[in-house]
Amino acid sequence: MTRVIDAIGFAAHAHRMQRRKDKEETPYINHPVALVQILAVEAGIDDADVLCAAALHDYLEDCCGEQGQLSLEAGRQLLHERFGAPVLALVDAVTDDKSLPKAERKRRQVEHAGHVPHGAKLIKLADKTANLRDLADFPPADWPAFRRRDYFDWAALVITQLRGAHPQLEALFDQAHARRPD
Ligand SMILES: Nc1nc2c(ncn2[C@@H]2O[C@H](COP(=O)(O)OP(=O)(O)O)[C@@H](OP(=O)(O)OP(=O)(O)O)[C@H]2O)c(=O)[nH]1
Repeated sequence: MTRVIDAIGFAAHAHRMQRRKDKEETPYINHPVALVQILAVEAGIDDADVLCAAALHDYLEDCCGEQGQLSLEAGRQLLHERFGAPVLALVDAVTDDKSLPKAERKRRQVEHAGHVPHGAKLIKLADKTANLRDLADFPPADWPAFRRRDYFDWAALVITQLRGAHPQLEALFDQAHARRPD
């Protein structure tokens, strides 16, 4: 439990200047915390490596590799030193290559989802569930219905690749997906 709290604190500091895309620009850290809550509270998962990696899942993607940030390699090294190799492996497995065009990143998520380690599948399930809930309840101001529908459809495609990984999390995803905009 101490490690998970440490990971949440680390992520809170790393994401402290970042905001979500909803119109109130809520703090970004709410999203990693939502993943930990879905996994631990709603799905009863108590694997500390998975919970730590969920808290840290956007660290490399959003807090490293740009000007004024640690390099990707330095960020990976920091995660390794502080949280260990299994946590780094899970974060790596859910990190997109931001140097690729968006369409290619989205395509690769679909292609890779079925082949990542089990813990990474759990994090993906929680990530997509949290994003669909946010899109239904607090959509980005500039996302018309078709863009929200596209995200729902793409998220469903990703999750189709890893079905069977965790039926309880899949049921939570399905409940969130049932709110796809008309
Ligand atoms: N629903 C929602 N998403 C938000 C919000 N703020 C930031 N995001 C992030 O935006 C991405 C979805 O927006 P897109 O337009 O599809 O992708 P983009 O950010 O790469 O352009 C998701 O990350 P991703 O890495 O592209 O996809 P994913 O792997 O996290 O699903 C999601 O985590 C918000 O308020 N609501």
